[in-house]
Formats: sequence, C-alpha cells, structure tokens
Amino acid sequence: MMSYYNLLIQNKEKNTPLLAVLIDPDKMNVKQVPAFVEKMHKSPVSIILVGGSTVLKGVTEPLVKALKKHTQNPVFLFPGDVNQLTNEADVLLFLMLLSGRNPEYLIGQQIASVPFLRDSALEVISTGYILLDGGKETATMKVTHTHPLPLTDIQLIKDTAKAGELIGNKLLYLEAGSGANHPVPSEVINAVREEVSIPVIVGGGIRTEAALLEAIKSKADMIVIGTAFEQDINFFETLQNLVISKTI
Ligand SMILES: CC(C)=CCC/C(C)=C/CC/C(C)=C/CC/C(C)=C/COP(=O)(O)OP(=O)(O)O
Ligand SMILES: O=P(O)(O)OC[C@@H](O)CO
Ligand SMILES: [Mg+2]
Repeated sequence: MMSYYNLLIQNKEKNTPLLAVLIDPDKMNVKQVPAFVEKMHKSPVSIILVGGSTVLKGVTEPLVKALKKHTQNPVFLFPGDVNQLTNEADVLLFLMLLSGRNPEYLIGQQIASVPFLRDSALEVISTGYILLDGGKETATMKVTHTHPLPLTDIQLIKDTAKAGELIGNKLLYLEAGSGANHPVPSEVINAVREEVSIPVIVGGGIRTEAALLEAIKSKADMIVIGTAFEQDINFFETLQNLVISKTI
C-alpha cells in the first residue's frame, strides 16, 4: 500500500486541499463516535486528526479504536505529548515546535517517544509546527511556554518554514491556535507555500465558510478544523459545495 505521505504529495500536485477534522480526546467520548462519523461521511472531510495540548493518559487509544471501527478514513495522531501515542492510528505527525525555543518540544518529547516508536507500525511524518499569532493566548502557548511568531514578520515566518524543510521536516503545520480569534492570513499561507516545496497544513480559528474559502484560495494543502465541529456538529453541512479533495 502506498504511504499516506505519498498520497499527500500526490494530492499537492492537484492544487486542491484536503480537509481534516481535529478531535480532542478530552472533548469526545467513544459513545459520540458513531453519530459524528455518520455526519463526517456525508461531508468532504477525509482525514481525522486526533490530539490535544493536554490530554489525560489512556483516553486517546479507546477513542481512536472506536473511530477506526466506524470509518475507513485515516487517523493521524497530532499529539501534544508522548502520552497520546497509540498504535491504533495510521499516522503520527511527529511534531517539532519550530516557532518556540523550548527544548522539551524541539527534541525532549521526540526522544521520550522512541521506546514506543521502536516497535510501532505507525507511519511517522516529521512535521515542523509553527505557532502564529491568532489574537489570543492558546492552550498550546500555555503548555509549551512559548510565544507565537508575529504576523508582521513575514520574513521570519518564511525563514522558520525554510529552516524546517532544510532540517528535514516533511510537512509544515501553520497554527493560529485552537479557537484562535483570527485564522492564519492568506498572505502568510501564500508566502510559506512559495518558500517551501513540502505540503503545508493550516489550522486554527477556521469556523466560517468565508475563512475556509480563504484557506482554499491560498492553496493550503490540508485544512484542519476542530472547534467549529466541537461547537456544532452541523458545521459539516456547510462544507458540501467547497472545492476540496474528497479522498486520500
Ligand atoms: C513527538 C511527540 C510524541 C509529541 C510532539 C510534542 C510536540 C512537539 C508538541 C507541539 C506543541 C503542542 C503542545 C501541540 C499541541 C497540538 C494540538 C493537538 C493542539 C490542539 O489544541 P487543543 O488542545 O485543542 O486546545 P484547546 O484545548 O484550547 O482547544
Ligand atoms: O480548533 P480550531 O480553531 O479549529 O483549530 C484546529 C487546530 O489547528 C488546532 O490545533
Ligand atoms: Mg481544541
């Protein structure tokens, strides 16, 4: 079978983004999974990200197991820490927090995950994670004790993204922060996309059709929505007519 990373690369060539839902295991229990998946299957969402900045140990695995029981869509772990690892998922976004200067999130958590990953079949994808100012203090900032990059310094954002690519990151995630007041602006997405050749994921604060259209127009390779679905499961219905790649 082809790797999910190769599918992401293939999709990039189509210039149409993939749409992912982010599920925070602290906010969804296994009983809610069937109804959620049913709605998702009627929408263009093709990837499920699972993770949170603070998740209790032991809750991620049963949730992923329940998801895999009800859907064929791939589950990508998007973990805030090593306790969120489970072999029930398909892919691990192996994050390094490029925007911060906290060694625990640059290399500490990555080393701590090796005893688990050594015997794991998860597809591990090195992902440079860049926090950008989304207009409010987010959980990720608090947990990592780091500041996001200011939107006024596009050159710094581009240089950070390029450094990630040169280090060997295979994906970049531009993050305005869960529940951000404003999503990553299209100028920033465009600037990064011109700077690097690896796929670019964008998320944080996308909760309207207009914001989604903006991210699509900027040619983000994958768009992630979490809070909008947490607040209203019917948000799936607003996605019907968007130009989005429906399969991965
Ligand atoms: C390599 C391993 C095992 C883990 C990576 C550890 C790193 C570098 C994490 C990056 C920093 C971090 C804490 C990212 C969290 C990403 C995430 C899942 C954000 C979603 O945030 P929510 O937890 O939904 O925030 P709210 O609770 O405020 O909605
Ligand atoms: O919850 P929202 O604001 O949609 O953000 C999704 C994701 O980028 C958070 O890490
Ligand atoms: Mg959240």
